[in-house]
Amino acid sequence: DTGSAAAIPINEVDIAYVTPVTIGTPPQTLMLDLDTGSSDLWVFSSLTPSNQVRGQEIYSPTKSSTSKLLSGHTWSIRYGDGSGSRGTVYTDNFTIGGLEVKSQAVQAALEVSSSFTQEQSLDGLVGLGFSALNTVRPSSQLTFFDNARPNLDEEVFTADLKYHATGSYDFGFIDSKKYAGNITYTTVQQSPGYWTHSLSGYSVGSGAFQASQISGISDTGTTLLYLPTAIVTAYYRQVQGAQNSQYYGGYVFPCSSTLPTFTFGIEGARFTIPASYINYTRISPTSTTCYGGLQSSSGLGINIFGDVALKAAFVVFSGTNPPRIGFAIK
Ligand SMILES: CC(C)(C)S(=O)(=O)N[C@@H](Cc1ccccc1)C(=O)N[C@@H](Cc1c[nH]c[nH+]1)C(=O)N[C@@H](CC1CCCCC1)C(O)(O)C(F)(F)C(=O)NCCN1CCOCC1
Repeated sequence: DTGSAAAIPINEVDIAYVTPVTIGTPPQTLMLDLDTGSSDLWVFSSLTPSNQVRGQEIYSPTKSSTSKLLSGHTWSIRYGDGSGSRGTVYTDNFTIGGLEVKSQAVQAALEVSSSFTQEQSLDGLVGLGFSALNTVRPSSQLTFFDNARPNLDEEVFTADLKYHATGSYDFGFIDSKKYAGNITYTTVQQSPGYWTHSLSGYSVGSGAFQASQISGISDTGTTLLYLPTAIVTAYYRQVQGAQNSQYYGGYVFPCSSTLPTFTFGIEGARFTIPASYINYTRISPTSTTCYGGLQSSSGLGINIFGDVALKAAFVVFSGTNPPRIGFAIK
């Protein structure tokens, strides 16, 4: 089997991407954020208190003839940005882009934090990390990818995220029309459950490539690129008027500044992030100060290769043994 679905930016600065999925019988369509940085599939539901729902689509298990309560099971998750949710668990038919998994664990929210309530374009998440990170107890559940794997033509899914445009997620095949040249693979350490791998180095603008192993996670659910402070300061040293603002919690600069590109290495291959991707957003709609798409990871305890980096490539998440991640120019 295979599947292919759109990855649609939810706002004008690509803060996140959502993908249409269907749950249940008859199918209920929700827009979910496919997130390789977590492994819970959870949705706004008919069980979510109405004062916590503001425009999101909800999953109603009672309206689905194929839903089954996974009795006695609960879940609770906290994300890096402090947001979180918790609830109960059903199994039901679940499809992404024509690829169906019967009796997928669908985690129905009984409570969501305020930042989820405020994000009306996001109806929940599809965790595509390793199933070890799933928070359902007493027995953890498998991700959509782990459930689909035995039936996939190829044990892969790919991410083709785009800058200010709709991209795609494919399951079970690698679409050669979506990239140029070769795919460069590197090994993934799947503990503790992220797509963890190393960059082979970096360069700023036309500067020399600095070879160094930089370990981090490729995370479609994180907006920006978070790297070690030394690299980030080297980058913003090239930006007129840049400063690391305590107030804004990161590097800001005059929106009119010229930004250099940023290149990262995967093994012997090189991927260049255009300056426009790093000129992330104005700090407020009328401000002339802009917030960078490259920020320091020092507060996170882990380097995160988020959407700012991933949208500069065609990325293959390979569930082979050992797992691998591949990058190609597009
Ligand atoms: C633009 C920005 C200022 C950087 S943002 O913070 O607003 N962007 C958020 C994403 C977002 C999109 C839309 C609306 C609101 C928030 C962002 O990038 N947050 C990141 C990481 C972060 C930390 N600090 C600063 N940023 C995050 O938490 N990403 C998680 C998915 C998010 C959660 C909020 C909703 C959108 C999806 C994540 O799953 O990718 C994660 F890996 F970071 C994470 O937290 N994974 C949870 C891992 N646990 C480990 C223990 O077992 C359970 C799972």
